[in-house]
Order: sequence, then structure tokens, then C-alpha cells
Amino acid sequence: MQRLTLALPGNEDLARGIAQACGSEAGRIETRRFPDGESYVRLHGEPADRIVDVICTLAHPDPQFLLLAFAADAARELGAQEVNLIAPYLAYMRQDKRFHDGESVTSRSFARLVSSTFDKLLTVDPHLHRYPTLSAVYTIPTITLHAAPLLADWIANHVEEPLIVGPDEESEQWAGAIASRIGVPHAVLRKTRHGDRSVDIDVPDLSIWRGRTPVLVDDIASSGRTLAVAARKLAEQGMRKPECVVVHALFAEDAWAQLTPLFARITSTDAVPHPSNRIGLASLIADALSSGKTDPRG
Ligand SMILES: O=P(O)(O)OC[C@H]1O[C@@H](O)[C@H](O)[C@@H]1O
Repeated sequence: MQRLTLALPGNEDLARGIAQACGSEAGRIETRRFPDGESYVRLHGEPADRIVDVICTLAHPDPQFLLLAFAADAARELGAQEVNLIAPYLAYMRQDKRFHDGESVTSRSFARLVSSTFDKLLTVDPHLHRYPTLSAVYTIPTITLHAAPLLADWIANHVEEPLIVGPDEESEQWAGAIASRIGVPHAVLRKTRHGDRSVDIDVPDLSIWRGRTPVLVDDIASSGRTLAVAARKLAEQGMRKPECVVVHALFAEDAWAQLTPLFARITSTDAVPHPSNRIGLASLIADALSSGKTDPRG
């Protein structure tokens, strides 16, 4: 069946790349606000009898979600056979437990909303910490892609003598996979989080690797505190100025300005549009869509 790729505003570049790579028609979603603040949504493209892939990375999920729901409904009413959400960054994965009485476990609630709106979800390196797979919370078929091989190839081509460094235990999965793909050593630091913007990091003795360039790798840069504290701790050990490679470049508030002096260079995938984007995901996503394979349910 033919595919139609529709981009929510702000996602046009990635959508164009995906449409080109999988040979689908590229359309767009027009949005604006009425004077009373309500949203207007219009699909440009022909959804009838097509698989419709709506491209929207969820870096700003609260204003984005209602627009996505309106667009998905419109596509169905206009005859789409299947309506999928392609969200390279999947929001609301980090509140994965009730840490304090009365808290909303937003990962579960958001998963219910998305599952009742779309037929399938494709995402890249979702923050799976306490959940083993997305199917722990998403009830629709999912496709989970991993950017580690692309990060590894970029590092191999752009950094001499790298030492891959994961800033916390959660990042072992990326640091280990990247280091083994390019055959270089890796180290994993230990992080204690005290609050949204407060972390402590313990660094093992890395002096045997002083001749190498540390490359901090992580899934998400949000407040940037994890990366900033890790970079400072590496400097205290006399290591070279590090590189940084992340999948999801959220860089909230002043994170970008705080981080740039601490690193030789900061690189990200284009999962979230940002000036640091150097690693493109369009082919990875298009190949997965064309293959049609979804994650095993578990
Ligand atoms: O320290 P910030 O940038 O706010 O948050 C990102 C970090 O918090 C973790 O959940 C992520 O895996 C990443 O290590």
C-alpha cells in the first residue's frame, strides 16, 4: 500500500528525508490558532487508502499532542487505512514510577493517549529504564530503533583515539555497544540524582587513558547537568577536553550555553532539530518503515 508522510510543523526536514528514502508522498500538516486560542488543523496530502505516517518528534509534547490527535482523526475520516506516529524522541518516558504519593505516572498515561490515537508508534532509543520494552506501557505495535551504530560510526570517522564514556549506569548500554563496534575502550561513571537540575557523579581512575579523547555518550541531554558535571570531573582528572555525542538534543533552558565551553564539540542525531545535529536518522527510520517489522510483544 502507498504511504503518505505528513510532518507536523517543525519536523519538515526529517519528514522530507524519510519520504525520499522510502519513496512515499510527502505532505504536510498546516496548523494555526483561532483568536480564542483553539487549534486549526488541515492536512495537505491525500490520505485515502494510504498508510499515513505522521512525523513529530515529541520534544514539546504538551502543545503537540492535541494537534497530533486532530491530525490522526482527520486522516482516518479521510480514508487512511493506518495512521502511525513517527516520534524519533518519545516524551514522558522518564516519570516511570510514582516516586512520591499522589504523583501521576505520566509515562503510563501518555502511552494510553498515544495508543488510543495511533495504530503504530516508531521511536528511537526511548528512555527505557524501569520498563524492559515499550510494550510494558504501549498497547499498539511499536518499532524501537537504536542509534548506537550510527553514533559509533560517526565517532570512528571524526574522533582520534576515543575513550567512550557513559555518564551513568543507565548509559552502559550505549557506551558498551558503541565501544565494541569501533573496538575502543569504554568507562561508565556513577551518577546520583538529587533533583531535576542537581546530580553528583563519581569517576573511576581513568589515568591510564589520558592519551585518549573522552567521548561522553548519552541518550538525552535535557538540563545538561549530567553532561556538565561529568565533563568537569573528567577535567579534574587531567583528561583531554571531551567530545559529546547524544541521541536526543533537548538542551532545555540554558543547557546549551552552559555546556559548550566544557566540550571540544557537541554532536547529536536529528531526532530533535538542533544546531548540534550531525547524524541523520532518515534512512534508519525509512528502512524500518519499509520492512514493516514491529517489536516482539513482551
Ligand atoms: O541531566 P539532564 O540533561 O537533565 O538529563 C539527562 C540525563 O538523565 C537521564 O535520565 C538521561 O539518561 C540522561 O543521562
